[in-house]
Amino acid sequence: MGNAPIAVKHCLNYGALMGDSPWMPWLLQEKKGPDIHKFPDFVKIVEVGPRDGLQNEKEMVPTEVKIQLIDMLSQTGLSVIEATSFVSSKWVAQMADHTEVLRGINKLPHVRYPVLTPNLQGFQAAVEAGASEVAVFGSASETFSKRNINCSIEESMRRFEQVITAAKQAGIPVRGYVSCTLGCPYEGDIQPAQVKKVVKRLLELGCYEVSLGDTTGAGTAGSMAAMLRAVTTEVPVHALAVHCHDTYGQALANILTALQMGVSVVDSSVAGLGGCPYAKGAGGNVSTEDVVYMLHGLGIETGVDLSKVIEAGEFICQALNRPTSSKVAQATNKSKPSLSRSD
Ligand SMILES: CC(C)(COP(=O)([O-])OP(=O)([O-])OC[C@H]1O[C@@H](n2cnc3c(N)ncnc32)[C@H](O)[C@@H]1OP(=O)([O-])[O-])[C@@H](O)C(=O)NCCC(=O)NCCSC(=O)C[C@@](C)(O)CC(=O)[O-]
Repeated sequence: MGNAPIAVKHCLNYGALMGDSPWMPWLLQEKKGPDIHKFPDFVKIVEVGPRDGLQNEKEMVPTEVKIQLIDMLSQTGLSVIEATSFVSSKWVAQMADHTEVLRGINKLPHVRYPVLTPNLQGFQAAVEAGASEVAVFGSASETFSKRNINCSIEESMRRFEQVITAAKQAGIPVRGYVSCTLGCPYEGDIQPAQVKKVVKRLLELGCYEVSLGDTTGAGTAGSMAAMLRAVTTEVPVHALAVHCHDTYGQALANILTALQMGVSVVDSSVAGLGGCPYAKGAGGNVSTEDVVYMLHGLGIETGVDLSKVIEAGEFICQALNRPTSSKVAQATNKSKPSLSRSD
């Protein structure tokens, strides 16, 4: 390849490297390694649109709209819909109507409606409002922890322990989140070993599952694989979920990577709504429509009716007066026959 231009050399090398190997170059380093699984038969989708999707909205979304959105999502076959969060309204004003939302929705028996609770105060308010599942949310980044929940990682663990102890007494399951698993808006790179440490703490405290947040959406298939490889050396993969923001358009690739490494729980947000108030510039979550489309295309069951999720997405986008971020919903709308006068 002596005189070949650099780009061609790169392609030739790449082709030679790929050979009979899997579809991602990073897997080549360990192509017979233990982290390559077959895709799961079933993936549980955790719909986070009504909470993560709406928390960042500048204009207050009317409580009735939030309730109708959740009621529509309840009809789609989703088994988990994160409804709201019991955080301080001084910090996140959009979630101030948490009690009205949780009391107003039509809770179906086969759907769970977890809510975020950063501390015991939030947990108690959530229980009073009828919550039967909660989630605590920590971070792998010290700075993000302080900006998001106003305390260090160590202090957050003490608060979560109080929540989890109270939840155990009340028979309420607790999910955990770890933010900044693939980078922090303030600190930049986060070491996979640090992510592992926080995930382990949450599981030891009693969370039944930990969702790994790519808060900035800057992760890639490569960084997702490296992080998961580190975490799963000490944590069972069935206790993990992935929560990908799509800021850099990498979310589906990152999810596919996680699935191939044995993860079978994926968080997503209808219409791709979302962002975190304490991660400026972060894009929305990966859209539920796009995740469901990809999973069904792989022959993976979700129990979710894609067309009904698209309808719920249309509803909320109309209410917010903005186009959907879901590629699948966009494509579906384009392919609808137009109802012009000549039709
Ligand atoms: C955690 C706190 C409350 C600490 O906030 P603080 O100010 O440090 O709390 P404090 O204990 O010092 O109390 C100060 C005041 O807050 C009140 N307070 C105390 N706790 C509560 C509560 N639970 N609900 C309502 N009020 C509360 C408390 O009563 C008191 O009221 P005052 O006497 O001044 O009137 C605050 O920092 C907060 O609410 N942060 C929430 C931030 C947030 O919601 N961020 C977005 C969610 S995380 C996320 O989106 C990431 C994720 C999960 O999606 C994954 C990913 O993508 O990475």
